[in-house]
Amino acid sequence: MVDYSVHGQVAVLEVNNPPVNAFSHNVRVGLDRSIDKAIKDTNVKAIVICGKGRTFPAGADIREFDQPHKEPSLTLVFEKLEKTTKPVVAAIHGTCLGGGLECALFCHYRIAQKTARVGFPEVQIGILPGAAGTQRLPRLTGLHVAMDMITSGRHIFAPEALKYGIIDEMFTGDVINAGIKFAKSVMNKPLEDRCLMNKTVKDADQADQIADEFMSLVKRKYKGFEAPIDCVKAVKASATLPYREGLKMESRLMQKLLLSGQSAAQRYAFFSERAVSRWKMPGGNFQTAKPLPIKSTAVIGAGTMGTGIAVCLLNAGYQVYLLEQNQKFLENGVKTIRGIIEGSVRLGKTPMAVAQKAATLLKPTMKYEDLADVDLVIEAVYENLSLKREIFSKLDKLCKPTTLLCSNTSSLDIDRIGTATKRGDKVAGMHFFAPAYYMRLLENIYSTQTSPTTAATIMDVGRKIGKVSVLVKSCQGFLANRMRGPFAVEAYFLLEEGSTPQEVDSVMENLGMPMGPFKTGDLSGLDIGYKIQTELAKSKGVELSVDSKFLMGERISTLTRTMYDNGRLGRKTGKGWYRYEKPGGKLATPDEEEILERLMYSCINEGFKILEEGVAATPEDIDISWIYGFSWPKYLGGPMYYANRIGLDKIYQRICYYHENFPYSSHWIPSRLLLKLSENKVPMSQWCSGTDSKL
Ligand SMILES: CCCCCCC/C=C/C(=O)SCCNC(=O)CCNC(=O)[C@H](O)C(C)(C)COP(=O)(O)OP(=O)(O)OC[C@H]1O[C@@H](n2cnc3c(N)ncnc32)[C@H](O)[C@@H]1OP(=O)(O)O
Repeated sequence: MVDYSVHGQVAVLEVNNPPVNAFSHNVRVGLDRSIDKAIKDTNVKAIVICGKGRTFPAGADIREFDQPHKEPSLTLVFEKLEKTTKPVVAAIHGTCLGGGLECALFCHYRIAQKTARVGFPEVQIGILPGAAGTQRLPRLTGLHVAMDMITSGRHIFAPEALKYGIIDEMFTGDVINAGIKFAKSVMNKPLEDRCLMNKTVKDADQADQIADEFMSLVKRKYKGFEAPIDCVKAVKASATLPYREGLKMESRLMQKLLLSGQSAAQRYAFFSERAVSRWKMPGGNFQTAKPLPIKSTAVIGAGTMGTGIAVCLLNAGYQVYLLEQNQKFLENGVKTIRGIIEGSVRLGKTPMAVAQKAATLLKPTMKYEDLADVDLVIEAVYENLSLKREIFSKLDKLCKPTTLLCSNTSSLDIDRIGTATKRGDKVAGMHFFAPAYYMRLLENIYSTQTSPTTAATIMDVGRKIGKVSVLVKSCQGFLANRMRGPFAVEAYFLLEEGSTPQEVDSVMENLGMPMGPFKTGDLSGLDIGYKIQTELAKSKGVELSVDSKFLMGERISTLTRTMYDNGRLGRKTGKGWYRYEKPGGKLATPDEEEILERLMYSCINEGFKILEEGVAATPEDIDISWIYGFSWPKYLGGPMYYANRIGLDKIYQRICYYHENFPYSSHWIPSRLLLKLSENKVPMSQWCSGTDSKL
């Protein structure tokens, strides 16, 4: 578990526990013995710790967290490193994470390969760096950097680690040689100043302010998660408590988190994310099927999904032909792609070099013939089976025989798409989630014809573009949307039964989901649900009407169609269940303007009809009835007065607009009196019984 060797006066302790050299119980025992041995050996004047194979230890062995703890603990072993009078050097390559980084922080020196990464990802499995990491990192970097790294769990590359003082030097080439060389150079130097426990936190005087800043950040960004909050508390303790007291605090919080249901669930998610890559399907699995090489790709359709998919492929270095049927759509698509990539560069998420390369890899086109030689096509047009079949049949005829043809459909049967071609074995679904460049999931779908090689290839592409890919068999809605179906439908039924979108969304958001079903619907586009419903009906030979409440005996919601008919398609039209600041906007607010207009202008229209018919003699009669009958606020003067303040011409125009959109509601038929007054710009003084001074 730990290979021990002596090179001249330097002992090298090489952790050997593939695949990631995790600190399992056996490794802890092995390391403990090796440290004792090196300390006792009088010929040894310095010690190097490193990892064998691909990496420096990537942390404690997470699989052991569910088992009873066995001594020695990591902290107990690591403390021996700091206490020894022989300099200890951590020679880092690969990923030095969690307990691995804690080990390095107990060493007197740290050197790292330029490509190495360091970090404390514990927060992502619901715990904190519990082997003194929360107390030692701030003593090196200060509170701000430590808070950021520990609460986010992000990995940083060696150059950034060097900037923060986490490592002392970068090296290239062989790890052991570099470690030995460095160890020799520090062999006789004093060590007191190299022991972190003796140091103070440099920005300790700002502890309250920094902790408050991070506390509000993590509460907002990681709403519902316990670990980030405890990370802030523990890191703050490094500045406010003596070292040993800080350790006790860290240990208390760690024990609490370890026992919490959240950590167990997050650890389950960690292993599940890896388990899904071990896919299987009839006739093959991840071990037996080999992926085909993919270099060039094509995306058909430059809408929201198509452009998002293109961004994923471009960022991963694939050539992408982006095909649209008209020049304007194509230009808009290219603009969107550039915008997404530039935005990502600005946020520091995409390196400039990647963005520059992506620009050269994008090939916008309107000609199907340009796709003849690509290795993979992903079709992302709207959900219409006939259209998709037509496209696949065309692609089948013109693409080279080895090209894989995939659809980004979110629900249509892959078998029925595949039968439009003579290469059903090379047809599959690649269902991205909106926004495709951001959401991690990729649902890969095989039909009864899809070959394991095709499955292996799309799973491989998924991995290379940074997605978590799940392989599923084709069925109505596949996995995600099939399960999401009842969720979305029940949300609509709740509305029909009296709930509001905000109420429903907030219940799910309070549970921890970043968005409730209505905000999500607005993001994906409400036309999708409508088209799925229509396609489903069509496939069953049923014609749906505006007031259909059942499909094949199943309750359906009329709201799907209502939203579609009213052009409320979500963010892309600037309005859906919520109002957005502009088409494509992100800021969801209840559509107050429309609510107010529809409630008030319909009444005002009725008021003018009441005046027109002489039911009431004056607007004052109407306004007083509202003030005393319906508690209308006096400061608004009554609905007719309010109408006049807004302007009768505006009111009239909006009433005409709603009349056009809701022709079956007679209360929207515009009042003739209102038309006359607004056309002639008659001041209220002339159509009420009072005087100008009243106005
Ligand atoms: C009970 C008291 C304990 C006190 C502990 C004290 C404080 C210390 C805490 C910790 O150190 S917690 C662990 C912190 N480290 C991590 O969270 C790292 C997690 N791993 C990764 O991020 C990645 O695996 C990697 C290291 C970046 C490598 O990524 P890569 O994509 O190359 O490989 P993977 O497919 O992810 O992993 C390969 C294989 O290894 C398993 N594995 C990875 N890390 C661990 C680990 N820390 N413990 C156990 N197993 C680990 C991973 O699950 C894969 O195996 P399979 O699941 O595919 O069988």
